[in-house]
Amino acid sequence: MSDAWAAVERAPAKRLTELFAAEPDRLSRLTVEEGGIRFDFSKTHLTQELLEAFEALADAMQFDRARDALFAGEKVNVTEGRAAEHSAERGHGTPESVERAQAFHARMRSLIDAIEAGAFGPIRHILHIGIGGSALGPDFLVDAIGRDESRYDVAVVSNVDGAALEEAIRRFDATATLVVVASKTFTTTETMLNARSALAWLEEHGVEDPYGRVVALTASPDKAIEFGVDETRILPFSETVGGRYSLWSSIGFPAALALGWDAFESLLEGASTMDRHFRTAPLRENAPVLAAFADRYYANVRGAQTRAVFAYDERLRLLPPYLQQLEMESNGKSVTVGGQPVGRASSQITWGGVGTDAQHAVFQLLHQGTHLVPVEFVAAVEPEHGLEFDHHRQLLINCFAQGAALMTGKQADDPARSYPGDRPSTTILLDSVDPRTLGALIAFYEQRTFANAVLLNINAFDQFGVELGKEMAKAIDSGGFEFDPSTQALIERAFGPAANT
Ligand SMILES: O=P(O)(O)OC[C@H]1O[C@H](O)[C@H](O)[C@@H](O)[C@@H]1O
Repeated sequence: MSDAWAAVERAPAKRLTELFAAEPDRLSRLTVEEGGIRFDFSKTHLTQELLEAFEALADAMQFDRARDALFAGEKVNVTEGRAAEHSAERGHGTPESVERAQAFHARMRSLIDAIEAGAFGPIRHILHIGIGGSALGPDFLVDAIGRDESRYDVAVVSNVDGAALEEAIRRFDATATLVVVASKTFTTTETMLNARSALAWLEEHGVEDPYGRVVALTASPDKAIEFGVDETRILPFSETVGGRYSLWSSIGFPAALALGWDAFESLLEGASTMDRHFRTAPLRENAPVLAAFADRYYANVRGAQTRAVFAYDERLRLLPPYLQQLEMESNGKSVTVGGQPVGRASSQITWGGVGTDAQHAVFQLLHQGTHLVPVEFVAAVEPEHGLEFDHHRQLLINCFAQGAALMTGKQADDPARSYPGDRPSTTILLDSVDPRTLGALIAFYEQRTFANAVLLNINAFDQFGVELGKEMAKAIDSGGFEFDPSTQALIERAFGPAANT
């Protein structure tokens, strides 16, 4: 394995412009078209030698075996003794896991039909309460494709800060609101507190049976029943679907409700297309794998600590926060599957924003700063808005210009006006932002995250790193625990001297 990494590290480095000049077929070799998306990796430093070295590394890491294990429902999440079966939601998994996912989807669909038929009265507002994987996916989907066509006004509330819930309920009519409580575990403090406050709000505003207005999305139905939700309004999903991989399951309920069942099915079909591609395409023609090769090259050979994702489309503005959880919670680990130190950088820090806004704010550093930041541009050929003039053309022109400028650079006599160039970028160009294409895009990111984990030999499916903070919060909440002087002083300053004794 270390020999395979050594070969990756040894591969000669050339400037991007030299690579284009030397390889006439570079663009076609490093461009993948799949699921209505063009993935252009040609402006990365991937060369023939590097691809060969990475293929050898993938071999050494038993990539094929690991990928088969994922889809075969093996317990790839070793620390929790669980499979990772999010792909089964879109038809790729064991017959049992696919059947189970379909049964849960059917249940979801019947509840949507009932809501549409008026079983809950005239519902206009959906108050979706959840956090992390139980919020970021639904929020992203509804924001991306529910702009014009949403049949309900959806608010996603995650933060425990009461200001978040207050903002949503201020504009909602309680008598026309359905409260959706999304939590895989149904124990998450923020979500439970927000759910209780939402119930109190319904009651205060004349809803006679507030619990009758609650739908629960969870892998722990018993906990939802304990909370007071009727079994008929619980939409379960499998324990083997991880939180940050769960938008395909009943966690996608607000999106399916707002966009319609056909749209939700198209989303799953788009993801299925990408799964098939990931399972069958040769590694050097495989979009998630090529992306992972580039990720590992920049993180582990060139020392890039971050990667930046810019959505050149307002509809995709929630993509960067969605990816932050997917990538950093999955691969921000220090130990291998076997519990040994990883020995090299694991997940990059994912950050980003929206183009063109970001050009006028952070791109200075990308063009002339001292950090190497591989950039990813995500754009769509078709606009959604109906404005005249040149909006969409200008948007895309800017996106393409930035990639070219980062790569080419420009020399000037004045060093302050020089651009070193040779700065890598990937361009992901969608035909349009529709459910099917978005499904393929999100599945691409999931499988890329998994491919990175295999190359690093880490478990992408646990997240113990988030637990200690929760424990400490409980200790502060219950009192009687002596913290360090700094923390103790903050507690006393906020809650008074007796608060934590
Ligand atoms: O869905 P829940 O059980 O409420 O969990 C919500 C979120 O909180 C946890 O702390 C994890 O970091 C996330 O992976 C998870 O998505």
